[in-house]
Order: sequence, then structure tokens, then C-alpha cells
Amino acid sequence: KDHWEVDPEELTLGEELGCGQFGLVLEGRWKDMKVAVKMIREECMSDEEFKEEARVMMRLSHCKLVKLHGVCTQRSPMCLVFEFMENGCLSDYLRAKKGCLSQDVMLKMCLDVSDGMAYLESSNFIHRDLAARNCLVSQNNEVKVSDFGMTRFVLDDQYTSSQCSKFPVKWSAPEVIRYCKFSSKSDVWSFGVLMWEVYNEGRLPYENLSNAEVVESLNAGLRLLKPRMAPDAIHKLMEWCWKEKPEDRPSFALILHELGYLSDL
Ligand SMILES: Cn1cc(-c2ccnc(-n3ncc4cc(C(C)(C)C)cc(F)c4c3=O)c2CO)cc(Nc2ccncn2)c1=O
Repeated sequence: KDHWEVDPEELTLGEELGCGQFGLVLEGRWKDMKVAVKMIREECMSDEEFKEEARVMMRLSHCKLVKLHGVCTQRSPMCLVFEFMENGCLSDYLRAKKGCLSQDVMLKMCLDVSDGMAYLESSNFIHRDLAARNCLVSQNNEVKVSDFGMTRFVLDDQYTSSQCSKFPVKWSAPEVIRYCKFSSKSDVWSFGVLMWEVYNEGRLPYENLSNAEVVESLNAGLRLLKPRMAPDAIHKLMEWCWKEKPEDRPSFALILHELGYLSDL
């Protein structure tokens, strides 16, 4: 048995946590740990793809990435066993805590995400759908990056082609919308939008614009405005993440350094 195989006998399943992209996600217990068990519907992912993905994700291990404990491939449906993140997704958490989050807490959230993303960048791994909805919050309010790279397995082409309704245009860099050119620098663009979400307590970016109007506005050089709660230095960093040319944007290593400096002030 591969070391990443979880013995289904050791897994107990509980309440439903939600319905993710690939099917049900259940709360569960494994080796005296609380876990989140993601069932993978066959039509979403082939077995071989799934095992290859598991191998890759098992190798990516960092305190600010949601940990994959292992996989269950001996049964159908196959499932991924993750560390449990008590407070659910960051976007819901921000909205639930509206009015209660301090600037320091917001800065720490952005720092946590940039820490995880700097690790992915150094591992040459592209997230492809970084947003507050794809980050999770732990019991002690730490934020971790989730579902990195998983868009490659989405068969629903409403997600994958940029003209379609479900494509996350409002988080996508211009080169991704135009040519599907993903890179760590397009993840940096998305991180700028994530910072805007955090300092706006989970509000939807460009909430009055359609995806097509967002593209027009970006082409006209317009960008999201400074959130009331965001210090100037944070807004400057957001705008740097939204430079038209990928090479003009900062790396996550630099963003991590910048946010670390601001949090030590
Ligand atoms: C690990 N984990 C996962 C989830 C959880 C539950 C439902 N859907 C999801 N999601 N959310 C988003 C998501 C996104 C994708 C893209 C390919 C990037 C589009 C692919 C997915 F497969 C998922 C998924 O499965 C998650 C995220 O993978 C919830 C947890 N925790 C809680 C706690 C309290 N209330 C709710 N959830 C938790 O600890």
C-alpha cells in the first residue's frame, strides 16, 4: 500500500460540510483527528489523474496550506482526507465577522495567505483560483490556502473557459482572461483581489459590474478602490499586484517580506 493510502476502516464519516466542486465534503474522524473528507465523483476525475494529484499534493506541505493527510482509492467514490479547518472558508468568515475584525487581524490574514503562496511559488506550483472563498480558517483563526491546482481537474467547462459564466474573471489577471496564461504572477494578481476582499470584510469585488464590464474597466486602466480599512501601504501593495504586465508585479517572496515588515511596525 502506498504511504498516502488511508485505510477506510480507520475513517468514520460525520456531518456534511458542504458540496464542493467534485462532490460532497463530510466532516470525519481519522486516527483521533478531526478531518474533512472530500468525496470525488468519478465523472469529475479519472483514477490515474486522481492518484497523480494526490502524490503532488502530499509533497506540498506547509503550515499555511490545508494539509492533505491521505487518500482512499480502494473504495468508490474515492476520497481525499484533509486536516479539518474549524471556521470554514475565509469569505464566509469575513462576512460573519463584519465590523469585528481589526486592521491587525486583517493584516495577519493576508500574511498567512502570502506565506502559503510564497511556498507554492518556491515549489513552482500555480494555484489558478486564489480567492478568499478558496482559503480556510482554522480554530485559532489562522488562514490557510486550499484547493490549489484543483481547477485542472474540473471537467465543467463553465469554469475553465474565461468567456463562461463560472470563470472567476474578477480574480483573474488580464493575461489569464485573454490567453489563459497562468503563472505565479497571475496568482499574485488574484492575491491583490484577496487582500481587497479581506479589508472589505468579504464584499464581492466590482459588485455592480458584470464580468464583461470588469474586463472593459481593467482595459481602461481602472482598478479596485482602496478599502476604508486598508492603510495606504496595503493599497499600494494591492495596486502593485495589479500591474498590467506580469513581470511588473511583485513575487510572493517580496509580498511576504513587505507584509512581514508592516506587521512588525
Ligand atoms: C478541509 N475543509 C474543506 C471544506 C470544504 C467544504 C466544501 N467544499 C469545499 N470546496 N470549496 C471550494 C473548492 C474549489 C475548488 C476549485 C477547483 C478551486 C474551484 C475545488 C474544490 F474541490 C473545492 C471544495 O471542495 C471545501 C474546501 O475544500 C470545509 C472545511 N471546513 C468547514 C468547517 C465548518 N464549516 C464548513 N466547512 C474544511 O475543513
